[in-house]
Amino acid sequence: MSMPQQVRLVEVGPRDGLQNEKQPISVADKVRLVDDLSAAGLGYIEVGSFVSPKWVPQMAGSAEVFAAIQQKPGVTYAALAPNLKGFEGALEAGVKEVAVFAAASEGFSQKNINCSIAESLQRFEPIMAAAREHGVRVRGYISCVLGCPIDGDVAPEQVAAIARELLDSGCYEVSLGDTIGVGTAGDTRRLIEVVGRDIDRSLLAGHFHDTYGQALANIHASLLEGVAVFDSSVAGLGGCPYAKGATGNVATEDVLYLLNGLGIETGVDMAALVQAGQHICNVLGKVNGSRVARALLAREQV
Ligand SMILES: CC(C)(COP(=O)([O-])OP(=O)([O-])OC[C@H]1O[C@@H](n2cnc3c(N)ncnc32)[C@H](O)[C@@H]1OP(=O)([O-])[O-])[C@@H](O)C(=O)NCCC(=O)NCCSC(=O)C[C@@](C)(O)CC(=O)[O-]
Repeated sequence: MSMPQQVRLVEVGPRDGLQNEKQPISVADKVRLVDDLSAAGLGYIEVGSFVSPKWVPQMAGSAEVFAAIQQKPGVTYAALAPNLKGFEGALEAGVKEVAVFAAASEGFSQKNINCSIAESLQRFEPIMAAAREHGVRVRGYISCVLGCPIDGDVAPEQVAAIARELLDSGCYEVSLGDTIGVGTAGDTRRLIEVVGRDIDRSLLAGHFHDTYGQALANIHASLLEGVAVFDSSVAGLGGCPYAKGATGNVATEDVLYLLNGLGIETGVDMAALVQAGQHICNVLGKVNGSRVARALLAREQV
């Protein structure tokens, strides 16, 4: 398997990152972040979620964010939709791409979306039908592919079966989420090998949280297995409300540094990306979670 020459980065900071922040974040600050990220050259930005505000209060203003961002041609601005109500909200806000999200473990499925895995897949069916009718593309997520904070170990065969169902139902791509960041490079290669038996690897994406500091190693392992799409979060924003101590996604700046070093094309400008991440960290009063950003800022190289 040869390494991909090009990688698509899916920026999830405004959604996966900010959804976990406790303090209120204004619509203006969210809009600034999204616009900074598109200006840095990211071609895919997950802007928000159309989920229950009781479950995830931070995403409540997603329609307002969509209305205010400057949509650049060629950039995909996506949102999460857990059910038909969420899809309709997204459609009303003019969203052209949504993501549905399932879990590989029953425990996480119940905690995150209050239903079993089978029920969640049924719940997505009307979304897929409505999406087809309205020309909206749908991406699929699977959480806990390398371990669950509630159920523990997860079998790769279980992940493969759910990925197959999501693709068969009409998702164009499935993002494999190591929600609690427990996976190692060895686990990651085994997972892709099993999922990839029946599914073309060009239909898979990697979504690695960095809780155990393994995310970059797991991305490298995925690249070696031919995966060419990775989700990441600027400044490493994020966490997981259902997993104590879980940190955010791997930082986009760190992934970009890895890919630049491998000579892999992304179209993203490092200096502009670092500035975008540092600005939102200043707004949140947080230490920047990207080691690359911290190093470059300390050396005044951006
Ligand atoms: C799925 C539900 C709605 C089920 O939640 P439920 O309580 O079972 O839903 P329900 O259908 O019984 O409705 C309850 C209330 O929610 C409302 N409601 C119902 N749906 C919506 C909607 N779409 N938008 C707005 N409101 C909604 C509905 O109208 C009702 O309002 P009430 O009558 O009580 O006033 C809930 O569990 C939920 O919203 N969960 C979202 C959880 C979430 O967003 N998690 C984070 C994203 S996933 C993630 O981060 C993982 C990922 C993707 O990054 C990959 C990885 O790292 O693993």
